[in-house]
Amino acid sequence: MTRSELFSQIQQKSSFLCVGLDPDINKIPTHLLKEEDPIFSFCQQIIEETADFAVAYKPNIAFFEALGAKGWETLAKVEELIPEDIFTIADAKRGDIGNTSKLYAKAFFETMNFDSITVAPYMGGDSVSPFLEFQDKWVILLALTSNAGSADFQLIPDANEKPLYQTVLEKSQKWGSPENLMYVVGATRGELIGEVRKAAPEHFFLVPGVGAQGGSLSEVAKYGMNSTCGLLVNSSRGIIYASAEKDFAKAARKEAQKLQIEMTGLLEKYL
Ligand SMILES: O=c1ccn([C@@H]2O[C@H](COP(=O)(O)O)[C@@H](O)[C@H]2O)c(=O)[nH]1
Repeated sequence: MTRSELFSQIQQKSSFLCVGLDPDINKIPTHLLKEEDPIFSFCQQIIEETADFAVAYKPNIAFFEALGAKGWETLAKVEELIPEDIFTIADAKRGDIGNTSKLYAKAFFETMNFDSITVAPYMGGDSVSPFLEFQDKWVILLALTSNAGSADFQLIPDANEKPLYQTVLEKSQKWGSPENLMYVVGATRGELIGEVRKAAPEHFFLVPGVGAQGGSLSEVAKYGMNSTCGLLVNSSRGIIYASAEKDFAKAARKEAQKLQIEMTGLLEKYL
């Protein structure tokens, strides 16, 4: 999916919501456990009920690979189920020496057909570029993450006397363009999102951390929105675990709709 197609989805749905699929076998409603593939049934019902409000889905690979070979099969089925016009993100946080990165990219872009993958920048340009060589696919590079530990490295000034995340933003813009490179920027980072926006005015940001991690959607929009929205705001647990009962999918729909309504207001205010 191209950047303009993504923006057009955002305009059509009046939403920049990414629904995070983090299906934990110990947290899904117990009535699903008797199904042949409980995790698939869970994701299927969540997708059916939230697709009206979502412009992206982000399966977190850990929740699938923890289940072994069956989990990988489930992930492939879930990816195929996501409607064609909705952007897909493999939240895999990969990155390795070039020939290995190439096969990670093949796994998620060819063997499966994800639109994008999250990548860690720590190993540098040659670990990221194999992902960027795939046509019509996206790298979503970790820049300023939502967890407390992001302060351990990302906020520390480096030899350029800038916080490391700023150097990541600066250097990586030479590797890709706003047409194939996005950044992960945590919603928990408040006005620092404005600093990231200054450093990367045109790129889309994938923003996790609203909902369960307490980040503010209105702050994210205030500091992060650009002229093509430039934001995909993710909520996982806040949506998919809104209820642990048989009504879980309807409850997820309600939470997704709440966020979409708030997003409509923010798009009207800032776009
Ligand atoms: O900085 C980051 C990068 C990735 N994540 C992932 O996003 C979701 C957030 O889940 P919530 O339940 O909405 O908190 C999850 O898959 C994380 O692994 C992140 O939180 N922060």
